[in-house]
Amino acid sequence: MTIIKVIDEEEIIRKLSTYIQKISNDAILNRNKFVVGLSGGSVVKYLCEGLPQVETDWSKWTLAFCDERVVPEDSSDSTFGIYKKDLIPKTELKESQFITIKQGATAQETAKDYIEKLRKVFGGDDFKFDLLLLGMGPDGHTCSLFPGHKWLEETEDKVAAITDSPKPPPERITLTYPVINGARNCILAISGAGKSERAKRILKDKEDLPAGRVKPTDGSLYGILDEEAAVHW
Ligand SMILES: O=C1O[C@H](COP(=O)(O)O)[C@@H](O)[C@H](O)[C@H]1O
Repeated sequence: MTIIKVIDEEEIIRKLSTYIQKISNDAILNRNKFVVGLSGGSVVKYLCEGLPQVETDWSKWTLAFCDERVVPEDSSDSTFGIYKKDLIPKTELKESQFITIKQGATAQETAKDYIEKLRKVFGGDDFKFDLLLLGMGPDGHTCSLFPGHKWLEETEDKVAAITDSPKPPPERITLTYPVINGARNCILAISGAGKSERAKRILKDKEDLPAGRVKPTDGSLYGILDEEAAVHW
């Protein structure tokens, strides 16, 4: 894992955008497309501010979600809803480039439908993302994979239906580790004093918490932390 320590959130945004530009342009050069997984939470802000500065061929991008809340698209809890409002108008991206979840369905139906959509994106069952942009919650969760949940051990299902998320809203879908760790690149972006203790326990002391299980088998892993999050190092 490559750890990059920066000063503050502004620098996280700049560093993240630099990596995204390089990784997207390499993917487009080598495979003529770029498939990225987006997260919710603080990552939304980083991307809505940073991506408009990225120089890339936006038409080659497909944007899916590392996790998504099973709520209507116009709910303030919908991750896609925020990207739709705060990112799409600032770039050349079209709504049709986002792989969004089915509306008005149960978490289980949503997960099944999302798997089908990803099959179409990847042309089969090997869901190999070029890049996953990940956050980490103060409890060490990443995507919607929470400490102690059975889905941490999942080896078959590629997308999990969560109905008891400890962080609201309770119903979500999330990629599982077989997909996360099959990605070509993963970036964990972590900021703020509230995450510093878990960040140290996971990234330095290697404690077994969800964000610490992000270990791409053949890919690269980067951790970008601001000074507050990295204060214990
Ligand atoms: O609920 C979620 O939380 C995590 C972490 O969010 P953050 O605001 O603490 O960065 C996020 O990565 C995930 O996508 C989201 O659904």
